[in-house]
Amino acid sequence: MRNPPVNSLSLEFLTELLISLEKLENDKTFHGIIITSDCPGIFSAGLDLTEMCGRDPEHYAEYWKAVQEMWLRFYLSNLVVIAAINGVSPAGGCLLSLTCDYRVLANNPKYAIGLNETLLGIVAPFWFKDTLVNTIGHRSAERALQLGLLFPPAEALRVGVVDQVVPEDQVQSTARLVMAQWLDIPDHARQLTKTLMRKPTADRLLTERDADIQNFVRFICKDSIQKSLHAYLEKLKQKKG
Ligand SMILES: CCCCCCC/C=C/C(=O)SCCNC(=O)CCNC(=O)[C@H](O)C(C)(C)COP(=O)(O)OP(=O)(O)OC[C@H]1O[C@@H](n2cnc3c(N)ncnc32)[C@H](O)[C@@H]1OP(=O)(O)O
Repeated sequence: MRNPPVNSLSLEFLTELLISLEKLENDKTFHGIIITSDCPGIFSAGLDLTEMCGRDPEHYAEYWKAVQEMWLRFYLSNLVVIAAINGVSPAGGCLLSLTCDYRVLANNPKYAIGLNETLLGIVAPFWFKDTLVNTIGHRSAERALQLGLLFPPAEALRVGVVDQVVPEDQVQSTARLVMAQWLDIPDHARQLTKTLMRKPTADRLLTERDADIQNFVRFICKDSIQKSLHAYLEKLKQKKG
């Protein structure tokens, strides 16, 4: 991913990601992809806050549809998808990595990962929650979501948000090694098993997709939510000095 400075998931960047995924899926010589970041120290800062602030309802609806599409397409991809997490990964950045089949995180205490939405005064939707529950179990997910926990590497491994923590200079090579193991499995059997495991979760969003968009638009248009997001963005900008 290369969307400097922080790989935020803007509408344009999400669209590019989806086009890239589609191209790779349509090219039958590809069987797996590794998602990693070209922005030093940052895997992805998550959803682009500027897409959710000070825009009109039509824009919010278009943006949320693209976020849903990203989740659905990566979560259900027939390819083996591995996240080589080489930086901090809050909220939507964590969600993207949770859609993958395997997560390798660089062992750097700054590289926290988690669904921290509550810290921004917003609520992770049910499909974010379901993805986390499927990964780390109900009790750990409940605690992580309510407290908006961002896990440093050792904690992320302990709770199961990531599958492996390795020295920073070994993230890419480890991801390639893991990819080789996954590609050794007969593809049709692996793909059908992935679908078996994930389809019920994806189906819930597919059946409630429009309602979920309307719910997002209603929520994000609230004055109190806009104020919280503006304040959060300002805090990020002022951090610099
Ligand atoms: C029913 C309703 C449901 C609603 C659900 C909504 C679900 C939301 C999911 C999300 O993903 S919300 C986004 C959550 N993300 C974060 O909380 C991360 C915020 N960013 C940071 O903590 C830091 O930027 C960083 C990633 C740790 C990097 O720190 P660093 O010091 O390296 O850079 P900064 O100076 O902070 O940032 C540079 C530049 O980028 C802007 N920026 C950062 N994050 C975002 C973002 N997510 N979206 C848009 N822009 C972002 C930041 O403001 C700086 O901008 P400038 O000052 O350079 O203009």
